[in-house]
Amino acid sequence: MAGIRNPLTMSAETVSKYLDMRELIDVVERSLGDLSDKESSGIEQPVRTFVPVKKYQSLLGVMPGYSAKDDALATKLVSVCPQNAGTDIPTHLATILLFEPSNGCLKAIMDGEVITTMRTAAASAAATKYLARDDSKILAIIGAGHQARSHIQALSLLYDFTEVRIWSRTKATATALAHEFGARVCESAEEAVKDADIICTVTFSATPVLQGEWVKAGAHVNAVGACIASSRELSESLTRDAIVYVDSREGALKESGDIIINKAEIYAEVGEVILGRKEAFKHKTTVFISLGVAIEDVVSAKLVYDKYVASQGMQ
Ligand SMILES: NC(=O)C1=CN([C@@H]2O[C@H](COP(=O)(O)OP(=O)(O)OC[C@H]3O[C@@H](n4cnc5c(N)ncnc54)[C@H](O)[C@@H]3O)[C@@H](O)[C@H]2O)C=CC1
Ligand SMILES: O=C(O)C1=NCCCC1
Repeated sequence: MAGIRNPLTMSAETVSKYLDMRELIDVVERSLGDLSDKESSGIEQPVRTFVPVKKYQSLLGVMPGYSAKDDALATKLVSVCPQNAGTDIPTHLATILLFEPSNGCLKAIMDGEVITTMRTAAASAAATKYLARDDSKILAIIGAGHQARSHIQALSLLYDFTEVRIWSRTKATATALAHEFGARVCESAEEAVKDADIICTVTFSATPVLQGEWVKAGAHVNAVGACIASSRELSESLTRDAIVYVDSREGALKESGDIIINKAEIYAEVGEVILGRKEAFKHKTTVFISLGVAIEDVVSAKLVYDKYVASQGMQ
């Protein structure tokens, strides 16, 4: 059997070949539903561990998970190094180890950067599909890094935007990204989100970049960038006045500054909405707080591996 003693090594280039954003949105959507129904899906996913490396203001994250439905077992190792910004090294570096659940053998060592970038946008797109108005026309992106790009790509598959706006604290990166998509660069975050239907915050900021007063009633916000308890991207007024959804309640109560510092009330996991167990409130102001969950990586890695093996005519 492939990979029992000799795991496949899959580079970012190889992984990219087998990832399609449309397919990923469906796969990640299903995994978020399964996560909210652990009893029948058999998902095992402890809250991840982050090791802080204070000397370099960086983190090493360990994210293991198992999906019984997919019979997929994997762990992601992810380095978060904000100080790499502006260098040739990305701020997020990740590797995914995929195991054969029946015997514990390592099947593949995969680049995890492409999967992280794409599956996070796929999760936001899945949440947006349920929580934003179907006639959404204006997309605003706060931040202009990897996640900004993948979020524009994913959401543009679902909506026919008449305008995409970008604001980032570094105008040059916002301008370069805007050029790729024919988007408009804004002078302030407030200008970018005015009357926007869908807003994504995808920054490293530790303090709010989005104020509730700027957000149109009925808009949907994907808050993606604040993934540790001491950071937040959203003002208290926004999390107080909007209906707040998360990917994992357990994770959010431990890791989300937007929940913990703002003392925000979680209405539901987005998976509960996907399963039809909680309401979507498409016409009210909604916020999806995405922290990133291991199961998104597990199912994405399995998808890539299975497609690769099939393409090679391997067992
Ligand atoms: N929820 C999830 O599943 C995931 C979340 N993330 C988080 O998303 C955020 C963006 O990640 P990437 O796009 O990969 O990073 P990146 O390094 O490619 O881009 C970061 C962006 O944030 C901006 N930024 C940095 N510090 C800022 C500050 N203090 N205030 C305002 N803007 C600031 C930068 O100018 C840049 O536009 C990070 O916080 C990252 O940890 C990343 C992966 C998964
Ligand atoms: O889910 C992930 O992957 C990450 N989330 C928060 C920041 C590090 C990567």
